[in-house]
Amino acid sequence: MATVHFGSRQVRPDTDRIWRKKKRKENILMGSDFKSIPIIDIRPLLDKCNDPKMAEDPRVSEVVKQLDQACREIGFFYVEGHGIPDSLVKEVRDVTRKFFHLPFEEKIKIKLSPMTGYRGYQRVGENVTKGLPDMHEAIDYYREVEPGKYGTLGSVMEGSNPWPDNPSNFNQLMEEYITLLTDLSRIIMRGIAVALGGSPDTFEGEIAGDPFWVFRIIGYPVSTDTSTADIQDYGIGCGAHTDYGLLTLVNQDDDITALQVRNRSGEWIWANPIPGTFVCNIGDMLKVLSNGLYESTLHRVVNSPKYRVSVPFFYEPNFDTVLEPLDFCKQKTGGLSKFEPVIYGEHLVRKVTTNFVM
Ligand SMILES: N=C(N)NCCCC[C@H](N)C(=O)O
Ligand SMILES: O=C(O)CCC(=O)C(=O)O
Ligand SMILES: [Fe+2]
Repeated sequence: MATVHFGSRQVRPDTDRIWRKKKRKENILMGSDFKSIPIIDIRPLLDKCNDPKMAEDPRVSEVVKQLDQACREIGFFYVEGHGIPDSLVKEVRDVTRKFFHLPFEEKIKIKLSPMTGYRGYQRVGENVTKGLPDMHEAIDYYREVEPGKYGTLGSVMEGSNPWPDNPSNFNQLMEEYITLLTDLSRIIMRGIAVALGGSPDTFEGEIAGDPFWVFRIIGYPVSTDTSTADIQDYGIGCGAHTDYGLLTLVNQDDDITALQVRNRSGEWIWANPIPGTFVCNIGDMLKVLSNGLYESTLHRVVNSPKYRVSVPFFYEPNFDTVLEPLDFCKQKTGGLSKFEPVIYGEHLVRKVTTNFVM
């Protein structure tokens, strides 16, 4: 087998071939044969985000054009000029590393269980993707759901977030971060709304005016065998999956290459860390709303010889709204709905209740 150099933009030749064959057979065409992921400077969008005429601004329309192309062809892009201080972004990773360094008895104090609405700590191998255990430990947080808020639809997700006492600033730091990323996501979604041809507030009100969110704090252990440079030996930190909601913003360690994105030919393209940026990707609900114009792209994480932390924030629609392809998106895609209506909360509960072996 050909050697693959870790950290480069190359692909795994074996899986690559299998995927291509499978996709030819199924005749599924998704995304494009992208080889890299673009960086989009969203500063103009931040500057004009609350201006109802933002779409007419030439600097904003340049950003919108880039968002449209990235979302149609890749489903992934990096954002820079996002306004979140680098020091905060880094501190979130530092505090995460500190938590995962604690003894197991300390971490298990905030154990995830159905009692907490699936919030809390999960050990390596407890999360499963397509039937295989993922080689990561994590803490899952969700927007809190008070008892009865969404009736039976939301009962599985009822619960409050278990914050650890140690590191002592963990809770306050993460809540501040969640607040800022919720706001940033709303702004990027305004750009995406215009990119799709809608008005900036398309994803507010009924669709995501009261957005749900998911926050994962992840640690990927050092893989056992680091004697060869072949990525086959490093194990899968998170199996191939798509994200569930509207938009994901990933804060990843800036010195480890681990996240991979699948292109149309089935090649795995590295999303190398780029300091000062978030990796953004489209979730399943935006695929439905856009009637498939934008793809929720498959991605996975490969482990490495170094312990890696990554902290994705998932910006989601309202928990209980019925979502279906938007009319103006249907018009751009042949007029017919390609997806049945879905309730985001049902999609999430289906995932959450099958994601764990405990
Ligand atoms: N909230 C999100 N998107 N979480 C992504 C986790 C992906 C792995 C999970 N076991 C799965 O199979 O979906
Ligand atoms: O670890 C990463 O960089 C991404 C993790 C991921 O894709 C997820 O949790 O959904
Ligand atoms: Fe993901």
